[in-house]
Amino acid sequence: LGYMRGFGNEFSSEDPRCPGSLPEGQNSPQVCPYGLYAEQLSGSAFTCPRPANKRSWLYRILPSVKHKPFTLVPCGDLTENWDEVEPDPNQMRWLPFTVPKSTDKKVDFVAVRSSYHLWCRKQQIPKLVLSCFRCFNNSDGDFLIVPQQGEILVTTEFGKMMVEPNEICVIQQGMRFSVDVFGETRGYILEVYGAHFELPDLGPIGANGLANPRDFLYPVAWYEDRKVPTGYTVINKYQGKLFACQQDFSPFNVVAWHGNYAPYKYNLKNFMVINCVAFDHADPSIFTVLTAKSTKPGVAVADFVIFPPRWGVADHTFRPPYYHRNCMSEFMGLIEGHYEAKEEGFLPGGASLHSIMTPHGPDADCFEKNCTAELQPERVAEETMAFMFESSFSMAVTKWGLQTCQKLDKTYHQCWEPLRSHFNPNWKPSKK
Ligand SMILES: O=C(O)Cc1cc(O)ccc1O
Ligand SMILES: [Fe+2]
Repeated sequence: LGYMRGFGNEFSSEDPRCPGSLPEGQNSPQVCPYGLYAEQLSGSAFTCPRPANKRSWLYRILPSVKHKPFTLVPCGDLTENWDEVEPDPNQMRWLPFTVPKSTDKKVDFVAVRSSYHLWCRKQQIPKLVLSCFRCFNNSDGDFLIVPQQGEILVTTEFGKMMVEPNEICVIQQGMRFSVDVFGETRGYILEVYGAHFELPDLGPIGANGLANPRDFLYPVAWYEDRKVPTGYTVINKYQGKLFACQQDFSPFNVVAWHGNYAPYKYNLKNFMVINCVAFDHADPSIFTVLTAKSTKPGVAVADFVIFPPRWGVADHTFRPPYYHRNCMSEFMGLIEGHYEAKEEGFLPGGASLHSIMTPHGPDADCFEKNCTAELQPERVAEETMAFMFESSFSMAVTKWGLQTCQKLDKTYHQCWEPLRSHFNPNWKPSKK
């Protein structure tokens, strides 16, 4: 698959089968090349200042408006009712989520919460071939998708992207897409409302570093001129509920597009890691890949943060994460390997949630080891990729997350129980 590069660029793309399909010099010619329809997809208010203004023009075989009415469809475990269970400020950890057997009924999205979804899917089996004629769009917000096991082929109105574990992709509000899997597949989805992801500001870091803009890859135009007399289903998540409508053609009928509102992917291995090179533990904001800013300066609706392989070199320092309580919610997942603060129990495909002001930090084992460890330069998180969805919002966990999934690790709090007091009232500073 071909891609175009550069975060937030103004792209232009034509399916090579139709050279000249992008109108020149204007967006809405009286008649578009190849007899296409022009359709604008707005990702920001028309009047947003230029740096925040997002829209794309799609030149398609039929416009999206040609469809039968939307009707409400069952939402399964997806919920928009945040009061279905009592709030719970405990530290939470989930064992790896089960991938359904191919004999189980098909599962598309399994939600633990609107903002943090987990999905597990098995390869589509031939008898479900009808389900191939289904696509999804989210009218409520943007999805940041983190595959953990199995690659996914994401077909969108803008073209196709293959996304593997250790890559992420972002599908923004309103963009139609479908996902093909090739075996057991599992991952995490962060959904944000009212903001799009941006690269974080770099401040004194300078003009380069962290996730570099040129490493963000955008799909090239690809269309299918496919009639589907049996009906193509468009599923629309709208105000937290799922609605479906039928149309008799493929929605992936965009022959050419231009604009700065498009889905993209990013390989986490391209992240230019910054870390402490003298002493103390830097806050994990240094590992921010993407941020969805709130209107309060410096406060994110959600940050996507990774803990990539790197060198740990800090002198006279307790190197793992510090104990802390945070005014932000911290949801963590593990793509592969081991997380430094918890060698045991936090597993690839599992998750943890440390809610607003819920105390957390290294388990007892990690603490004991690291206060006596000889401090050599060492590789941290080799062959590991943990990540965090950090949000200024307080999270409600759904009934599915607390009960139905049966993955909540009731023993989690025990990892801190062996922590013992080392307090010595007669302690004297050692003579240098
Ligand atoms: O809680 C966690 O494991 C995430 C985290 C990591 C870190 O290095 C510092 C703070 C923090 O919240
Ligand atoms: Fe934390």
